[in-house]
Amino acid sequence: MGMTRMLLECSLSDKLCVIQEKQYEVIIVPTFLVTIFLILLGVILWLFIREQRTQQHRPGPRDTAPVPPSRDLSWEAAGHGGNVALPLKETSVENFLGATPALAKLQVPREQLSEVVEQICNGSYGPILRANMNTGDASKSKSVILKALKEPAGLHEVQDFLGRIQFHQYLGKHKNLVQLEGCCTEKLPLYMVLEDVVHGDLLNFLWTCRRDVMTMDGLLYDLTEKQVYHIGKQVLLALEFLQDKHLFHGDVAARNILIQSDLTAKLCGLGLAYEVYTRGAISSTQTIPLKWLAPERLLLRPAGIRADVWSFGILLYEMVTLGAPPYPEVPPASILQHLQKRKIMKRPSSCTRTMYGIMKSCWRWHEAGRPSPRELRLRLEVAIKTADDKAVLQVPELVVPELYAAVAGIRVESLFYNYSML
Ligand SMILES: Nc1ncnc2c1ncn2[C@@H]1O[C@H](COP(=O)(O)OP(=O)(O)OP(=O)(O)O)[C@@H](O)[C@H]1O
Repeated sequence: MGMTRMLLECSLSDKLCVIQEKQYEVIIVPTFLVTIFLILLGVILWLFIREQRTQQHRPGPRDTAPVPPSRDLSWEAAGHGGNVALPLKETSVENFLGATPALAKLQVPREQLSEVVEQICNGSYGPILRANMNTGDASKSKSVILKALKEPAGLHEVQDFLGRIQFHQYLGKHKNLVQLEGCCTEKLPLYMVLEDVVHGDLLNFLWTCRRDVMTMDGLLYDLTEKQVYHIGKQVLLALEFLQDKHLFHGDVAARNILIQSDLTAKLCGLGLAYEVYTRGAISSTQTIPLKWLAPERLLLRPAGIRADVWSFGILLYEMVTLGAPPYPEVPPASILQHLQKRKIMKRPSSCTRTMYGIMKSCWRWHEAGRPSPRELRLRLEVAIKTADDKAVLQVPELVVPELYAAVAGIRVESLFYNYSML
């Protein structure tokens, strides 16, 4: 309107008026174009950011609407878990599961896993369950441990879980490692089937040895010096086995050793060994209780089997004190400064000089100064010959798990204890 009025009001001889009119053209047209450009840029940017966000929230490359999982086995029946939806297209997972024929030989028919007896704890992948496995003959039904992959799971979690099963397969059988019995991975939900080491972990066993219990379910809750060496030797055999495969365990501790009634010890908690297998090292994001770690681990330097040897020294201390927390006078966060002053634990009153000598060799600051698992085992075999197999180790104080957890620097939930003060 303003422009038209101006054109009407302008005479051709009025130069100033014509220039003014041109100035309007010069200002309005570019302003209009710039505005359009900015709006377009804004729209493009908004679309780009929206796409980025969608990708961040996508658990796998083929994410779609939730599909309820098929569930042949139900741990809700045992009072745990919830009926959760799976964020992956069932077909995408099934395509993926179908593409892992390496596990075909390990498949256990789901109908054989009839009954979940209890949920033991929540492990790193999901619920750890005790179930009965039918072997065709009713009299031959046996108890097994199922490690389930928690749901909902992303594709990379599924891959990792299957990789973990293949890792067990790669390791093969060893008397002192928890044995893989098979798996259910042809469809969701996924299970790793392990042998059941019914008496549970060594830490709870040690704590129970403090009580007046003599035997429970065929297990004698008494420990002698000789038996400490006997358990230690088996752990070292497992470490030698891992070392032969250029691996190490990364979390050797009484809580990661399972015990049978004949005192056969089996190393479990192979999560870090799997990391070493897949990545060649332990990622620093894993939270391992600091008081078990060798200085090179605390300093986040490359570590190997001799860091396990350091932890093995702590394990000997745990056994001989019937499950006392290491360095009781040192706050967990100050352990590195403590070790940097070249301080190690004093000899516990229940520990012979021979055993303390072995512990001290494990706690040499430099890895190269520490014995290998094999050298240690040979020392233990010599020590066993003269070890006391009569005197039962005794500690009168009972353990309060919450207090233990605070002093040891462990989350109390990760102790999975079935120990009671009564
Ligand atoms: N084969 C088994 N027999 C009996 N109990 C078991 C068995 N495997 C695991 N458990 C119980 O579950 C607990 C946790 O086991 P474990 O450390 O192997 O699992 P996780 O937390 O998934 O760790 P990781 O990923 O390192 O293997 C053990 O301390 C033990 O109480």
